[in-house]
Amino acid sequence: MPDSVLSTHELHKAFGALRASEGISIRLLHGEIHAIIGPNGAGKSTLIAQICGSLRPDSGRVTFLGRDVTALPTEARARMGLARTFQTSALAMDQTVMQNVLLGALGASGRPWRFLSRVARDAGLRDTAEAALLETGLQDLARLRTAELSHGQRRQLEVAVALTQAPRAFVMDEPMAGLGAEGSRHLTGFLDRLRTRAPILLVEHDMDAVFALADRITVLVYGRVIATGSVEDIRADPLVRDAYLGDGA
Ligand SMILES: Nc1ncnc2c1ncn2[C@@H]1O[C@H](COP(=O)(O)OP(=O)(O)OP(=O)(O)O)[C@@H](O)[C@H]1O
Repeated sequence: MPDSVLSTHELHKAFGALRASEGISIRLLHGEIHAIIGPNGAGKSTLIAQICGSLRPDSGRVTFLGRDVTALPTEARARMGLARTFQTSALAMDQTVMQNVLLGALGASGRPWRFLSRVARDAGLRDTAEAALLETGLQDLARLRTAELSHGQRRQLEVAVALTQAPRAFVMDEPMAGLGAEGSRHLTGFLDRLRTRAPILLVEHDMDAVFALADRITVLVYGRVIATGSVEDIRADPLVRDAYLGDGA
């Protein structure tokens, strides 16, 4: 069995009588994009929250890089390299693209907070920031104010900030939300290239993006995993077609 970077083992979480996670076990493997799909209310956000540490499971475990992280807070998991993006934008809109990435690099360095003007003169932080901008193709936009970026470019910038923090796995919450068809296509190409950097657990409603990107797909319905498999397996699965995809998939 291949080593997983991130896994959940029999996660259970209830809100009163509502069982939002019922024994969820999933694995994110090296080099893969693993999509989590399912209808509204299926429990995708609840699962992600337990993986990232903002919600404690009632029972079950989360392991990351071979370590049981179930009891660790969000920040500790982030410091280990669990990069959550696109939940709510953490970008400073009035700062430039470069300043946002520099702030990310400063945060990751563990050095004390300093004025941005001094951060910008720190050669080590600048190198880290420039490498992240180059890797995400944003180097020519470095001096733009973040508010001037398109929605898709902001998503790329969030990834650039995450790259300054040596990510070992990405957890992405609906990256395509709010993007038009062209923006979604562009971001799909971008995420496709990103998988070589760190594996991606992707929660997404845009099925074109999921089918284009996913190595494996897990389908959640009413808090349960009803199927896990390749794009072909999932598209052909009668249970999944019935519960979520319909006959047009
Ligand atoms: N804090 C909470 N308190 C009570 N019920 C909750 C809470 N969070 C989620 N739920 C319920 O748990 C179920 C799963 O919700 P969740 O948001 O995880 O689904 P989802 O698959 O992410 O949905 P969507 O696709 O609409 O984002 C839903 O019935 C939701 O109403």
